[in-house]
Amino acid sequence: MLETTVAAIRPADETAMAAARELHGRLTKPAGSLGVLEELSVRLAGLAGACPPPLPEPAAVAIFAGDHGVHAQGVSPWPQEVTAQMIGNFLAGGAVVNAFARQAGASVTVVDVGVATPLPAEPVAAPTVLDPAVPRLVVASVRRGTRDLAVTAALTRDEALEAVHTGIRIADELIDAGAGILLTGDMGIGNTTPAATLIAAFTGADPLDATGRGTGVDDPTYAHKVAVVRAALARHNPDPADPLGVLAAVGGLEHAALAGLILGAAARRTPVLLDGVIAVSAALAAAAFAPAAVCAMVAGHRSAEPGATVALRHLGLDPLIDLGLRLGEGTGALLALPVVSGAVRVLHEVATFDSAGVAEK
Ligand SMILES: O=C(O)c1ccc[n+]([C@@H]2O[C@H](COP(=O)([O-])O)[C@@H](O)[C@H]2O)c1
Ligand SMILES: Cc1cc2nc[nH]c2cc1C
Repeated sequence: MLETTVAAIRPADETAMAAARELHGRLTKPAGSLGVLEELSVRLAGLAGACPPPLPEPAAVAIFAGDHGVHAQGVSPWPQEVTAQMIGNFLAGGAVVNAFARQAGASVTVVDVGVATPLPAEPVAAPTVLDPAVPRLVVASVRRGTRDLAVTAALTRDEALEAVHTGIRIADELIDAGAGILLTGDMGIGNTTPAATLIAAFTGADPLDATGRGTGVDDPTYAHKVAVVRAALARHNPDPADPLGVLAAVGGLEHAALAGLILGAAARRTPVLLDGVIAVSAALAAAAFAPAAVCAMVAGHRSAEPGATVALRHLGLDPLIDLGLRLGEGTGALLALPVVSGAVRVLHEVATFDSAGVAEK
């Protein structure tokens, strides 16, 4: 499934991009006056192979949740049970992601790809896949948390592949149900440590530049976290040309599933709005599998985690908003969604100088 998905990912359609640029020149506004929205709409035309590209709606957030053996190294101040407890909160509609999803009219799908402790909720039979009012739980657990990447490979290649396949499957399911844009979400206590390690592995950045404070560690814990990332890279020596090997050695199940979601969206020429540092670390893996997958990626926001900026630079993506967020769950992507919608809506609805009878300069 991974191979066929990667084979289906095509570069952007230059003809549609040229048509979008040309249309922008005729719309009733000074050329370039919509700033980055103009190039964004051109990229989305290239992805869709059509001008204008379809409006990015309805929107669907997929939150992949997993736990991490490296939690045992003391890299997060939070207990591991919070991952499962927050799934309960997502399904009850009480998390920040739910508030932002209600505001955006987006559906929320929570996917357990490897939570370690028992879930507080049974899978919900939502009336439809894309019901914005009812969060949905999908159980696709590969194992109850990864192994400790400071000691051994976090996952086997088969386990990492299973999670990637789950991400592709969820992308297909959401797009089949009508989603016009996918948003990445994640939940996993300890998951900023594998994210930092993935970013260092794929970009070659020093662990000090790739590692952040996650949920908020103090100075000694931060220094220890950087040392854990550095030691993991030395132990596993991951090869960036082998993304599945990198995900298995130093990744997490939600990172692998997010890479699959991104690849699945790209194969279906559907935009995927990236959230924070976990999403962009997964995006590096997706780009290593299929460089053209970057055409489907829109960077929602700049996470406060420094590794996010390192990863975005490597991908050549500029984030749409920069609000100092470091929550995850898909919250930054949801706040950026109206910007993406606005960029596309302009190509659908704005009059041309000709049609509106407005004089050109
Ligand atoms: O999205 C981000 O950039 C982000 C930055 C810092 C923390 N998080 C969230 O916080 C959790 C991981 O933090 P930590 O300190 O336990 O590694 C996990 O549930 C992430 O969704 C998310
Ligand atoms: C409370 C809490 C909520 C979260 N949402 C995403 N990561 C999180 C981590 C914690 C600790």
